[in-house]
Amino acid sequence: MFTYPSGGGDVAVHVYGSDFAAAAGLADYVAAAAAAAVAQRGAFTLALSGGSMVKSLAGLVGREDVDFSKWVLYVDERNVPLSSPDSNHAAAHAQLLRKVPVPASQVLTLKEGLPVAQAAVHYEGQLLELSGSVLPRNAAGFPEIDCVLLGVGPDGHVASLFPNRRETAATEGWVLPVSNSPKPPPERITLSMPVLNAGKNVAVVALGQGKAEVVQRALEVQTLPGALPVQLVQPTSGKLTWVLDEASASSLAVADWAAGSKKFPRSENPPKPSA
Ligand SMILES: O=C1O[C@H](COP(=O)(O)O)[C@@H](O)[C@H](O)[C@H]1O
Repeated sequence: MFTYPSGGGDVAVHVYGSDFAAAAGLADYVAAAAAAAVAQRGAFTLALSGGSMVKSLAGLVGREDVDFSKWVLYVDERNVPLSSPDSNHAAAHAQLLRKVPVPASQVLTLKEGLPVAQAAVHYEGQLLELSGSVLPRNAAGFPEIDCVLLGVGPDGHVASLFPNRRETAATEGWVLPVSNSPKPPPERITLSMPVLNAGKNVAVVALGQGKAEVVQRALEVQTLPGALPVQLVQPTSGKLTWVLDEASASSLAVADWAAGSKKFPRSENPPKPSA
């Protein structure tokens, strides 16, 4: 593990030797956040994005030290039927939810068939209903989700907050509608940046060579605000962690810092794969 400075404070960056090791590390990270939240409030709230990130959730399957019955989940959504191959909810279900005992009633689900603005209002309503002990709010009134797991697109988008878009700069609202998304499908609903940043444990998960360029730009290049939405992920009082593998970290200057050996400063105690 090493740290990078960022606008909002230091970022803890973990570089794992494989996607398998990264999934195990991510599972430990989520399990620790869940245990702390359940001990404190009897509930654990988790926000998931979609795309390739959900594959990294595999390490959670079969964890007997995790009380999945206390989980409440939100999924970054594309406004498509839940049966669509584009549905992030379907992907989360296939990779994790059908394999762990999270009660279906505790997975907030997009209401199918609504215009995107109404779908966002409906989804936000589900979050608002949980306000209180399950979902406390911060001083600014935003929900403090225990753990926010974000992928990042090659253009730097997180959740469905794309570069140089009004939604990305929004300072109000919990769940926002997105129309004309630059990446298909065009209609989505997304947690807002203030909600992502109200998270207690926020992780950006980027694995594989295809993410190397955006990882390098995000961590080492100063861009204009909004040009690379992932750079706006700066938790207000929570902790920010990046989960990388050697391929996605391969363009970082830190690769050279390791005495030119191209060896990465990995986690000192790499987590063991779960059974
Ligand atoms: O469309 C989306 O893409 C991003 C990144 O996906 P990836 O497949 O390039 O890793 C994802 O994080 C986001 O939640 C999703 O809606």
